Amino acid sequence: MASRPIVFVSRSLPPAGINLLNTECDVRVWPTDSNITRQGMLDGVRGGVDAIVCHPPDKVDTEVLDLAGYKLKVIGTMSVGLEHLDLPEIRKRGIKVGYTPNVLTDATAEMTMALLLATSRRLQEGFSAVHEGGWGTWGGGMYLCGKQITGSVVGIVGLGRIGLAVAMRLQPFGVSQFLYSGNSAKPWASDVNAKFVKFDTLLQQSDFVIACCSMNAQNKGLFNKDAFSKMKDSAIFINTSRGVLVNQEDLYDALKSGKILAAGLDVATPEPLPKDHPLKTLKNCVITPHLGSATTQARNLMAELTAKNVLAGLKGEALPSPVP
Ligand SMILES: O=C(O)[C@H](O)CO
Repeated sequence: MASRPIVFVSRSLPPAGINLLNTECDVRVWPTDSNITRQGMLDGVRGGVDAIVCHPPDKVDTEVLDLAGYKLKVIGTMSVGLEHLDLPEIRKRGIKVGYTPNVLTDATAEMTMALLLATSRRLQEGFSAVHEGGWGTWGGGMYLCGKQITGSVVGIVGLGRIGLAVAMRLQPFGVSQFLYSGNSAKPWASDVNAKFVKFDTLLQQSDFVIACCSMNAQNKGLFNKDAFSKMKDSAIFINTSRGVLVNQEDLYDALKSGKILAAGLDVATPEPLPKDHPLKTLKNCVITPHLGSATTQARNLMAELTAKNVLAGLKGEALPSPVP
């Protein structure tokens, strides 16, 4: 009987994925839910594997590929982000790569909405007033007053799948205008009547600035002192994309000094953010632990699609969701 292919999985995988892989493969899984160590990654593939399942930030680079050996046919990342993969090197070796766009769009858009509402309606301050004391009253009519979405200008940096899904969810709130910036105008912008503008114009005119773009070599630290200085003092900044888009020292200064009103971050650098990180001391900064795709539905769909990508790659078939 031919031996079953070996798959190394660099973090615990939801049941929909692991069960599927187990039907046809011998699966080795990094045993904890914490980020895999570099040594864990190297040891996991050492001796040769037929497939790797991973997730950012688990790096798959030359060293990992060399240890995985000539049998490696396919890499399935359970993410839409690809920054952990050395794609040119992987391609050079003829290894197929699958990823999981689309299935996490709704979940990530919902998370963006959650942060938008949590920051605009000051929920963090409200929760702590309820639980830790200080539950105020009417307070001259202005106790814990927030900022309304209705009538606002919303700027979306990166009107891709997730950006569009956010705009569609915001439309019924009565947003007065959507602006977006990016590399090029998008035909689907007309679905939400969004106007393509320069990044600076978006910063200057938006009441809410939402980062939905994927990370690339050009946009590291895009949201820096210069960018925050162009925003309205009443602006709220939301990031559900990647922490590296933001210069966190500059964001801290902008929030602390009142240069912008508030921020909602689902991503940070590093993750997890250290216990004593200055951003955690700010009541106008709501931080969640990278929960964008964290719904049971999305995670199971991501795991299942990843497993299907891997199984197809092992059989030499076209992947259901190949990296373009
Ligand atoms: O890249 C992604 O898919 C998300 O960040 C998943 O967690």
